[in-house]
Formats: sequence, structure tokens, C-alpha cells
Amino acid sequence: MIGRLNHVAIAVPDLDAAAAQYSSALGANVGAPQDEPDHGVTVIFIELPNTKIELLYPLGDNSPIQGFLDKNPSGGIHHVCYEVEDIIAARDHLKASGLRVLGDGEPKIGAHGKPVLFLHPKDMNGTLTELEQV
Ligand SMILES: C[C@@H](C(=O)O)C(=O)SCCNC(=O)CCNC(=O)[C@H](O)C(C)(C)COP(=O)(O)OP(=O)(O)OC[C@H]1O[C@@H](n2cnc3c(N)ncnc32)[C@H](O)[C@@H]1OP(=O)(O)O
Ligand SMILES: [Co+2]
Repeated sequence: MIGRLNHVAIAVPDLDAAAAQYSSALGANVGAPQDEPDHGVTVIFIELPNTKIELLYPLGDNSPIQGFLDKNPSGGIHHVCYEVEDIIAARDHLKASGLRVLGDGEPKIGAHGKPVLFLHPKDMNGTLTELEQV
């Protein structure tokens, strides 16, 4: 059911510093910051030949990544995102398999303008998992 790895997200305490590091030290193709108010984050995508890195920084007072950054002040890998062809079919299959879908269970539009959902990290080997319909 899952397809390609769309991105690996890294929560960072300093977005400008992280972007500069990927650009200068790693020589990566770093995009512009995008505010995603519906998700409570500012993101920067880094294009790699085979996938993307999503740098995440909290936006607003109730960011879902604030608790993670409080526990991991140096930052850390926050989630992985797999592509699916039909997010509703994927959601229903995963729910039937006993996995918790976060939020109200309805897809939101993600940073690429496509529907996304998240699965609880405790049901996914300690790894917060995003699904994106492509
Ligand atoms: C823009 C979009 C896109 O790509 O298009 C995005 O990615 S938006 C990316 C940002 N959006 C999201 O993350 C949305 C989905 N996330 C959420 O709903 C939340 O962040 C939760 C995953 C439910 C965690 O919420 P919160 O931090 O309030 O809960 P909590 O502190 O009580 O955590 C419950 C337990 O889960 C663990 N936990 C929390 N966040 C985790 C993570 N990212 N990876 C692995 N484990 C994690 C905690 O350590 C804790 O474990 P212990 O009990 O053992 O200590
Ligand atoms: Co993401």
C-alpha cells in the first residue's frame, strides 16, 4: 500500500541555522520557509535526488511539535512521510488494523497541497508517521 518515502522531517530549534547548514556545509538545494498555520509549523523543504528533508519549526501557540522540541532541545527526527495513492482507503485499512489516526481522522491539506494524515507514534514503533496522497 505505501509507496515512496516522500520526506523525513526534522524538528529544529533554529530554522535559519539549520537551513544555512544544509545549504553551506552539506551543499543541498534548500527551499524557502513556508508558514503552515493549519499545521502549527513553519517548514523548509530540502530537495534530495531521491526524497526530501522537511525542516520543522513551531508556528503559533499550540504547535504539535512544541512538546517534542521541549523534550529534544537540540532537535531530532520528528516523522517520516510515505506516499499513498488513496488516503481514505489507506486510512480505513490502517484503522481496521488497529492503528490510531491522529486528529479528527479526516485528511488535512499538507505542505505540498495534497491530503495528509498522521498515525500515532506509539502504534508505529515509536515513529510518528505521515501519509500523503500523491
Ligand atoms: C506540514 C505537514 C506536511 O508535511 O505536509 C507536516 O508534516 S506538519 C508536522 C506537524 N504535525 C504533526 O505532528 C501532527 C501530528 N502530531 C500530533 O498530533 C502530536 O504531535 C502527537 C504525535 C500526538 C504528540 O503530541 P504531544 O507532543 O502533545 O503528546 P505527548 O507529549 O503526550 O506525547 C505522547 C507520547 O508520544 C511521544 N511522541 C510525541 N511526538 C513524537 C514524535 N514526533 N515521534 C515519536 N514519539 C513522539 C512522546 O514522547 C510521548 O511518549 P512518552 O509518553 O513515552 O513520553
Ligand atoms: Co511532514
